Amino acid sequence: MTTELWIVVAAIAAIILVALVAGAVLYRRRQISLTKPPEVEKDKSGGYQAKGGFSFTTGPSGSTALKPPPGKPSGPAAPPEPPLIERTDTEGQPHVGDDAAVPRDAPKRLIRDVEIPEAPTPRPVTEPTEKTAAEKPETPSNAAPAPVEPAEAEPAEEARVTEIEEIEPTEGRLDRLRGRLSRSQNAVGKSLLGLLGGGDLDEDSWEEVEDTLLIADLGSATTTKIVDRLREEMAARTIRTEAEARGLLKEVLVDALRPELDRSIRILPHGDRPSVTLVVGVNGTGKTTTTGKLARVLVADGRRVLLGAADTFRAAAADQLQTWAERVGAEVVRGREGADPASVAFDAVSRGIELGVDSVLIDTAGRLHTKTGLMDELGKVKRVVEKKAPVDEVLLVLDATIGQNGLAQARVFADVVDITGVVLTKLDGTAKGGIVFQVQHELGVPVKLVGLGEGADHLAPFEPNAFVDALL
Ligand SMILES: Nc1nc2c(ncn2[C@@H]2O[C@H](COP(=O)(O)OP(=O)(O)OP(=O)(O)O)[C@@H](O)[C@H]2O)c(=O)[nH]1
Repeated sequence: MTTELWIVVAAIAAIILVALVAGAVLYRRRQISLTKPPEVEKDKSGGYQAKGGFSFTTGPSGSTALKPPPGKPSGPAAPPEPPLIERTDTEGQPHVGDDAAVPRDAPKRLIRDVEIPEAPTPRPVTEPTEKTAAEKPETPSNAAPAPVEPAEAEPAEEARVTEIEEIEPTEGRLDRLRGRLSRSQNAVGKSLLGLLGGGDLDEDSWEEVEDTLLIADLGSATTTKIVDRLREEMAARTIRTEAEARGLLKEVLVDALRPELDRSIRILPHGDRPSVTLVVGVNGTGKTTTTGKLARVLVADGRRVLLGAADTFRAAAADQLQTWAERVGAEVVRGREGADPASVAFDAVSRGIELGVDSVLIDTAGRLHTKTGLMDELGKVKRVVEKKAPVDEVLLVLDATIGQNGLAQARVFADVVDITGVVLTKLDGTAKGGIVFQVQHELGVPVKLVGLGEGADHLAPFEPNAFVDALL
């Protein structure tokens, strides 16, 4: 073969090789992949998101909300505190709960396991008995001189049958409810971001930032603290874009919400007795609703709950609580209208112990116009209950829509009972969620729960990060 022929053959071979390689590449590109591409994590934090569910713990065994002294072991193994100590909280700090005592894999009672009432028998409503009432002389020296009267028997009621309802899962509750919060709150965040995103601020703009925070009810002390910190950080860093402003604002606001506070609710039972929770607050703030919502969360979590209707000033309040109890198959202890609330509360705890329930939740009365009487009454309820079992959690319910007044109420209640947690209700209906900052700042008590609507499951745990995300 001649050299020319060899060259022609080599050229053809090269062309064929190039064509094969190009074909293979095109073929691969056009192939459809049936495997799922790795998902890129999207930041959906534009709202109030739940990272987890509600956080429940066991209260300190022995005495009530007393914080163990530094260095002293806490939790169930700790030696019991002397019972029934009259406590006046002078340090203004929350008495945070101890380690969770119930393992995550402990057997849970599901809603379907809840006993269905037999029609047409009404749900059991326990009236305080002569015997239990007689067990409980009122002894504290500063209590009203009158002995605790037994709550009188309720007249026979018409048979009522209420279907036990399905309860929304407690996991991810915040995630589902975040829209209810962000709708009203994010106007504040938007205006702050608008101001800060522009970079260097003049004095007028700083005043606007301050006004925005004040209007959102953060209060002057918290506002000053936040503005000072923002000014410092803005001077130290270069903030040019809205994203940078968002990052800084989030950091500063979350810090101001004190994320380090223990927000677990001490509502899990002790070995031999139920936990006791007092729900206190002015009337109309949402105490009864919150008590009912909380009972639902506990039942959904597999707990047995008993509700005590210690708001005996208004028969309708006890009816309302009874309806909540019936809806989740919980028992309720109530007294006749005007009965001694302390006596009803005592009987509720006694009955809870007798039945071996996990948690007793006591809804108290909240009349503001008889403030002194109310506060005496509340102190007495707590003292009398503590003759039977320590109070683990005192939840103060505050209505977020009333802003500054809520803070004044909080101070009054904090003087009488050791508030261990705050429930901020009606956050769905206000842009003044800034009261969260103030309450925590003034009382040193964490906001543990938030009410985000009138719906039975519109109660969620409070999380500083998620709250600020919703603002921004
Ligand atoms: N929008 C909204 N309304 C709520 C929330 N929590 C409670 N409410 C409503 O507030 C009203 C008062 O609630 P209650 O639970 O009766 O208040 P209370 O503090 O027990 O009042 P008294 O029984 O009079 O002492 C009711 O109409 C509730 O539906 C909430 O988170 N959001």
